[in-house]
Amino acid sequence: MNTTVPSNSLQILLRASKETIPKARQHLKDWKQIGEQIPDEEIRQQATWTISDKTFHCEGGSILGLLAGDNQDAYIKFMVAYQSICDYLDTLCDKNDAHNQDDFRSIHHALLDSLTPGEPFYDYYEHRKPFDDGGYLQNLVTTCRQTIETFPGFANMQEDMKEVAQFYIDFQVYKHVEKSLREPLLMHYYETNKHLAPSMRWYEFACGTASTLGLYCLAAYAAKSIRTKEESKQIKEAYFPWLQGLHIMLDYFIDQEEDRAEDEMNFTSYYENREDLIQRVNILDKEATTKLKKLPDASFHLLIKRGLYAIYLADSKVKAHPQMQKDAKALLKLGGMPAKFFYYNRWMFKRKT
Ligand SMILES: CC(C)=CCC/C(C)=C/CC/C(C)=C/CC/C(C)=C/CC/C(C)=C/CC/C(C)=C/COP(=O)(O)OP(=O)(O)O
Repeated sequence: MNTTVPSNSLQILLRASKETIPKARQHLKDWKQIGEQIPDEEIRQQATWTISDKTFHCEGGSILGLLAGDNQDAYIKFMVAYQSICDYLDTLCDKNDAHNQDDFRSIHHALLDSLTPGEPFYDYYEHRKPFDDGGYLQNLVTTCRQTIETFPGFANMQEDMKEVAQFYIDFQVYKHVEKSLREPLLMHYYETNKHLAPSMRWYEFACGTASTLGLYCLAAYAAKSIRTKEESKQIKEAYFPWLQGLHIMLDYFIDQEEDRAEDEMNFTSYYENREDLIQRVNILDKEATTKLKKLPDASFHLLIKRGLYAIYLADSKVKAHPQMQKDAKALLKLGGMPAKFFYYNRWMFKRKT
């Protein structure tokens, strides 16, 4: 296996298409088969639908496996299981009308369990009427634990991984509560964490907590070799919250029309106007760039950032709206030539383009 970290777009494209994406798809296929055995019909449908609908998350996350040296396979196994937990739980939250914060917190405890091998399993469904998932969620958690505990760098990176996981969990809880509480909770969330990024806006910080990219970058480096706590902190702070903020703002950018029609919260709607949006995304980009440049394998990380523009802005929802198309063109410029290169070669992703 080629264990060098690619430093140009063509290498990333070739190795993602030949190495990492096929591996991620195979794991997803296996999890779908396991999901099909879930006894409870509604949960079975939600789990299997999620795997098919969110394939892109694992395909994209697998590309970070190019940082994992000869431990790429174990990284991808961990990442697919972890992302499948995130996506499955997001579906459970979306489909739940009770908006019970305690329930959202309990089910998401699975993410913390995934990062703490050896601890007893939490009772994830404690706030739900009893149902049988056939051990599906615990099975995903166990796979995460069994892989991550073998990573040489895990011991020194575990605390940072748990910290970014906790930020993601808090976001999921606040984002799915009763509508009238979402804004105040997310604003307060920013106020209590403002010291981490004083020049961010509250809705940009919310996006900064909602991505799993930082965790995957930490996991990939942990898979490769022993790391110091200082290295771990530097990696975490390069991805969280700025690059992650850019990532999820792009995700919300493409969903804006759909969310408007369905009266769903969309973080792009808080910008004053289109110019403000483009200017602020530029700032998120610049802050992320400054931090990514200081990392080992800087050119790889910068290409991941550029790839995000390409993959999100290629979504078919963008083409359907002339104004969005115009804004997307302006945003794609921020990704430069590599973003355009990825954009025209995006066919290998299972995204609706
Ligand atoms: C190979 C080629 C052609 C190009 C490579 C280019 C490249 C380098 C691309 C980068 C790919 C990459 C790293 C993608 C990231 C994938 C990833 C990890 C996605 C997960 C993102 C995530 C956690 C999304 C969830 C966002 C979230 C919390 C939404 C909130 O949900 P909600 O508001 O309920 O909305 P939904 O209805 O959407 O659930």
